[in-house]
Amino acid sequence: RSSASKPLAPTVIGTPYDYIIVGAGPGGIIAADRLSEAGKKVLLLERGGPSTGETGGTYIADWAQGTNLTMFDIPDLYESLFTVTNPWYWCDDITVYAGCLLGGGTSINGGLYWYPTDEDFSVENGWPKSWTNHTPYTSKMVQRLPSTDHPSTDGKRYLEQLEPVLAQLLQGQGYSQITINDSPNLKDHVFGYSAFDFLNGKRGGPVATYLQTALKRSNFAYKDHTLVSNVVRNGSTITAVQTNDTSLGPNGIIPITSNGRVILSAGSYGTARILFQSGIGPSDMISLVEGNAVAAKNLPPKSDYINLPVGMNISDNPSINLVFTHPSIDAYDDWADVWSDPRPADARQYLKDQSGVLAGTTPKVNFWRSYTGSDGQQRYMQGTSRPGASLVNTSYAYNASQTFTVTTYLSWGITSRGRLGINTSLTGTPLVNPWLTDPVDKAVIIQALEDIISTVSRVEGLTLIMPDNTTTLHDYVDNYSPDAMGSNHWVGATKLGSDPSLAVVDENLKVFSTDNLFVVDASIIPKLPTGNPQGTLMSAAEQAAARILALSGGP
Ligand SMILES: Cc1cc2nc3c(=O)[nH]c(=O)nc-3n(C[C@H](O)[C@H](O)[C@H](O)COP(=O)(O)OP(=O)(O)OC[C@H]3O[C@@H](n4cnc5c(N)ncnc54)[C@H](O)[C@@H]3O)c2cc1C
Repeated sequence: RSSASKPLAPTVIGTPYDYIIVGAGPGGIIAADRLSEAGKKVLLLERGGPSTGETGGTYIADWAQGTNLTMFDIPDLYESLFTVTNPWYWCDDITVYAGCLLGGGTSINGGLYWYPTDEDFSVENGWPKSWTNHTPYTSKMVQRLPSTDHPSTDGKRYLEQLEPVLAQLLQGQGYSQITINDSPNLKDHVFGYSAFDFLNGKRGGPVATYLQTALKRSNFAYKDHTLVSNVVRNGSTITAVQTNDTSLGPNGIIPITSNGRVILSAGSYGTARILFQSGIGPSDMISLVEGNAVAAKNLPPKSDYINLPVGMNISDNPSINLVFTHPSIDAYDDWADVWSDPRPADARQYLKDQSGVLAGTTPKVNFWRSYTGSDGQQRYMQGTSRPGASLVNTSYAYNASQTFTVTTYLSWGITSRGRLGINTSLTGTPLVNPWLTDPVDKAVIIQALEDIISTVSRVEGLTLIMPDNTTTLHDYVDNYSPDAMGSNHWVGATKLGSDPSLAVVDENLKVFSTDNLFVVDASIIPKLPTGNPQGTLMSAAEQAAARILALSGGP
């Protein structure tokens, strides 16, 4: 159920804007805040509706009725997002998980938040040299949105039984414990408590921070429930965006000023689709748009099509789960009932002052290690561990109340790539899966899994239950379902670079062969960072806003 919303800010209808930003995820919100701070007249359009209580959201669990704590405020309801019967907040025209509500992915994600490493923004990781000094932008991000590794408002950590178990396991492999975001560049043989972008025991992120400052400005307007299908252009010049809301302008068209700009921040699948529907991208994707009677009418003349590698060379972290049991663990019923019937004492505690178990999502401990593959390429492995296990396939008898899961990802340095695009219904979808297509990536993740389990016997009471001893790790990885291997960390669909045969946007995030169309979202990131991507993305969005403001010719 998507609820009608109260307006968050006055919308100025029918007047041209300096900047129209499409999509209120982390990329769009940060760009909107920084551009409106600079005095530009900014319109932020979002296809979904409100999320957190602060934004007018009303999707509240029965046990939290009478509060304004929605599903998107209470961190621990993260697991329920995947199990409730009417999950209206997922985009219904994208075949992978994507949030279609205010905040985009940051309103429905696990909240894991890593300050970027210098290597994340290195030339080796695909960034132009001019982008590598990320520190001023990362500092701006941290100032607005500091991370926490103890999200409960009483400062205590809850449900941390697996920390001493993992500490014993990993110390046997030469790992040391650190406070992860205190030393972002240390990502080899380290572990620590998971860090989040939560504030005051609630989901925080850009919605609770950057958006709130933007909303206070009279030169900023926000409009939700507004779907942008394409940009309107005159050759290389964008003049307006086409929406589905005819109350916003003739035929739903909203214009920009004569030197105005449009920024696409609709996420990896959303931005690619808008580009295809604007006649920008590979010819096979534009052909699919031509085949759709409604969308075809909005395409520019064929002579204005712009051939760019939109959707090519994408990556996402391949991830493989190991499931263990240990007598000290409370698997928390794998969070099965937190939406409908949470543990009463925990619900009471959370409602009282946003403290306790429910103030955090499920990950508790993270760790990293560097590997060099047989191709000489360095790669990082990230481990994310949580109490509980959603899918256990084992021949062993085990105690389900003592399970925990270690999800093993490959990140920085992976060489596998895929392709994303649309199908004949214009639904966004992976066209070529990007996980472990390069055998060296596969060999490295198998090595990483072998290393993680190499010291199990040294930890008293610890048992690996999945995979069991009827499966080799090699077969386990070989037979792992691609549907379970994805991590929702798509990057690269409109990556930045200097060569339009390999990249879609230039160093200033301007789409090649256009005068005034930009992209600021996860799709500009050329290669995966070391950890979950939102920290790198938010730092990149800070840098993007500064570059766009500095670029001559604009408003
Ligand atoms: C289930 C899940 C868990 C995740 N967990 C983590 C995690 O723990 N840590 C981490 O770092 N990352 C995590 N991620 C990834 C992270 O959330 C994304 O990388 C990030 O949100 C991408 O931001 P974005 O700005 O590119 O796009 P999005 O966050 O996807 O935002 C795009 C916005 O644009 C809107 N939009 C789309 N199309 C249109 C249109 N045509 N017109 C108008 N509006 C439109 C959407 O509704 C949405 O609000 C997770 C992602 C998912 C799906």
